[in-house]
Amino acid sequence: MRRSKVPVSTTDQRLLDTEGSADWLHTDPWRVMRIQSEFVTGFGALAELGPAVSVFGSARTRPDSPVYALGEQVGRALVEAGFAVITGGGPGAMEAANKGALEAGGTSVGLGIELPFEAGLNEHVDLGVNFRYFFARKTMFVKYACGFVVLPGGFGTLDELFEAVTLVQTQKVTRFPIVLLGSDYWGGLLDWLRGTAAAEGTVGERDLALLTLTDDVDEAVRTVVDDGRRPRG
Ligand SMILES: C/C(=C\CNc1ncnc2c1ncn2[C@@H]1O[C@H](COP(=O)(O)O)[C@@H](O)[C@H]1O)CO
Repeated sequence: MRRSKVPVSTTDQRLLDTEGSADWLHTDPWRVMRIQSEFVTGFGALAELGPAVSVFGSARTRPDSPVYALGEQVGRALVEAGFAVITGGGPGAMEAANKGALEAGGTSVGLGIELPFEAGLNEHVDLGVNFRYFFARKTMFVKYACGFVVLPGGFGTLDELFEAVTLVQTQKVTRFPIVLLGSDYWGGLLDWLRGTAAAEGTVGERDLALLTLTDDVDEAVRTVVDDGRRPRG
């Protein structure tokens, strides 16, 4: 750099001078280091997890609800089929799946997210990692799972579901079964995808087959096991 572009201080001065503003901590280059550290921490924590399935669902599901019981069942059944269970580590359906997994003697993983109203990881998580960034956390859900089981949920669950379908549709991931558990809840969405989106041509008919809808926990687990083995055509 020359003339007016020459900085008024050197990099070493900025490193060694202790006085001054801490604003730099909140700049994008510094954020990149934090983002990187989230990936390093996540990869390190999960590298030896073994076969796992990510289970999603509403943070608002109440412990006395049928969906909570379904979440417990699916957590338990996945462990009995040899999988670790990964959730968002929060309350509701996430907690239910972690509880089922833990009670069945399996590995119960919670990938928490920093939120303004965060309550911390639920008590049924035995391997937990906390993230600041949704996108780093979402990479872990896909990278360390061989399928998704999706319980009834809201925007967070829909985001996770549609990200997974998009990754499969665009072949960013292969052999990735996605099971929607609860036909009363998810049936309307599938009807809309078929009757409106596919009918308009914005979604391919073939891509609808990426989603399996069931009420049966055993079928959900079987789909994850069988689909994971089947070669993609
Ligand atoms: C709403 C409340 C707490 C939220 N706490 C969460 N902790 C961890 N993960 C969460 C939380 N909220 C959303 N998520 C992620 O999105 C999915 C659920 O979102 P939905 O909108 O509730 O469907 C879930 O799978 C998580 O990955 C206080 O009760």
